[in-house]
Amino acid sequence: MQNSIILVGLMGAGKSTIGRQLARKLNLTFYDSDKVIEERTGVSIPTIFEVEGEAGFREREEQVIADLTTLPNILLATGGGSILRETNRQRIKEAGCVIYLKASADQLFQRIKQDRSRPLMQTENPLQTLRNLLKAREPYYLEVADLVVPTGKQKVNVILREIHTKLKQLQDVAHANSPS
Ligand SMILES: Nc1ncnc2c1ncn2[C@@H]1O[C@H](COP(=O)(O)OP(=O)(O)OP(=O)(O)O)[C@@H](O)[C@H]1O
Ligand SMILES: O=C(O)C1=C[C@@H](O)[C@@H](O)[C@H](O)C1
Ligand SMILES: [Mg+2]
Repeated sequence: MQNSIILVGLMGAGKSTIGRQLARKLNLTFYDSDKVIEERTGVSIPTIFEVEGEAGFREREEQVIADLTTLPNILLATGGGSILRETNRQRIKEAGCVIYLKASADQLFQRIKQDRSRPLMQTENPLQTLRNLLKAREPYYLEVADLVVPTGKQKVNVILREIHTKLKQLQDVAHANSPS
């Protein structure tokens, strides 16, 4: 569905926080793929990782992304690793305007270091883990993105305004290029 907005980015980039508020502002229905996975299974993401491993989680994530990307007029906050699968990237790109919320590993670490709900961060050196994940995944975030918005330093309100302005500019360009 071409009229949806999809947020991608690493853990802590603000996909869930920004997504919920942006959806309200743009009158889109908000979905968070991580939350949908938890609702469908009835257990938390750490429990899914514990029982089924990351591979099991990724299978569930692919199914949820496939289902949600068929819905019209939604704002989808995706899980940080959803772009790892080519099928997900394809579906995400086809669903609408993709926004990469970008921040450095150090900025992300400051935000999520106290939170134990992210299984991939339960390592001896979570900052280094984040650096490695960012290096491995950024090419995919950039591959799918129509817009890149820095979120590491700005407050949520400022980020929301910036996204709004950039979306308007994209719309204006699309109108200017469409045959009248
Ligand atoms: N612009 C911001 N400035 C300061 N703190 C922020 C900002 N955006 C989000 N946060 C905080 O950072 C934490 C992570 O944000 P959030 O859960 O929205 O990230 P996420 O991208 O959805 O992560 P995940 O991929 O793990 O679901 C939250 O505690 C949130 O309040
Ligand atoms: O970056 C990741 O791979 C993940 C991010 C979270 O949104 C969850 O989807 C899960 O914790 C895995
Ligand atoms: Mg989230």
